[in-house]
Amino acid sequence: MRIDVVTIFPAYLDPLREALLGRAVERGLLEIAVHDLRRWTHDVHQAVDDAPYGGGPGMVMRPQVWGEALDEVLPAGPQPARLVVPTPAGRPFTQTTARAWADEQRLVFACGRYEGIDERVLLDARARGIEVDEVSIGDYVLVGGEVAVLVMVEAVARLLPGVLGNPRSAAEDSFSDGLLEGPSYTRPETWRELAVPDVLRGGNHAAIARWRRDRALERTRDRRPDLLDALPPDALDAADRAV
Ligand SMILES: Nc1cc(-c2ccc3ccn(Cc4ccc(CN5CCCC5)cc4)c3c2)n[nH]1
Repeated sequence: MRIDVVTIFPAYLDPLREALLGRAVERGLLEIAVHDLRRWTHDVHQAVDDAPYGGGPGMVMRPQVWGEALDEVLPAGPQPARLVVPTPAGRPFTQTTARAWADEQRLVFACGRYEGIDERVLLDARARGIEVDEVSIGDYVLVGGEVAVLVMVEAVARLLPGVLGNPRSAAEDSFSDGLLEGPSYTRPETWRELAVPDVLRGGNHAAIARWRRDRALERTRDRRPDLLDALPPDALDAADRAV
């Protein structure tokens, strides 16, 4: 997978060169290119924003600069790419989105700043046959799209073959069975007078599986009842419903 990111703050994407993702790039499991949007300005001030038509707070990012940038970074043509535009007004980005994008050959992320990007940039991309996804990573307002791109690239990249040392981890993600994962423990058996639950130290794998599912159901009911409501009717068996 090749990932391109266009931004006026390229350094914001430096964390993608670190740790697990950095190693995955070094190993050629994915390619990440970050582009400074100001490369496509032609004025001495390298202006990328202007006042909003119709008034309102803040500034809007100019279509000309984004148009030239995306013409170069996201050529319409044989190799389809998906243009992802983070925005507070987007559709929710979820694990389902991450899994779907993990199958793409190319992802191009357009990081807005100010109050966002002139709508015509997205209209023009769609008119050129490019898939454009406007996505939100949560119901809170950031200052720009860069942090949202870090979140989404990490969520997608960890699903790519070979990126995670232990592929079972991605397969057993939270939400993979529709529930939140329960508590985890490691050595020592007792720490500050707090003991690891006995069942986890025994060898009864059926009992351990049952205990873990019970903790996951309890936690999901407590923190995310919406996830329980979204489960298919046959997802919970009698033992589950007794929790
Ligand atoms: N999940 C999530 C994603 C973001 C996000 C993503 C990209 C950008 C680019 C600029 N901003 C700042 C921003 C944008 C829109 C408004 C709302 N204004 C009200 C009137 C016109 C617009 C305020 C502030 C972003 C924010 N935030 N949260």
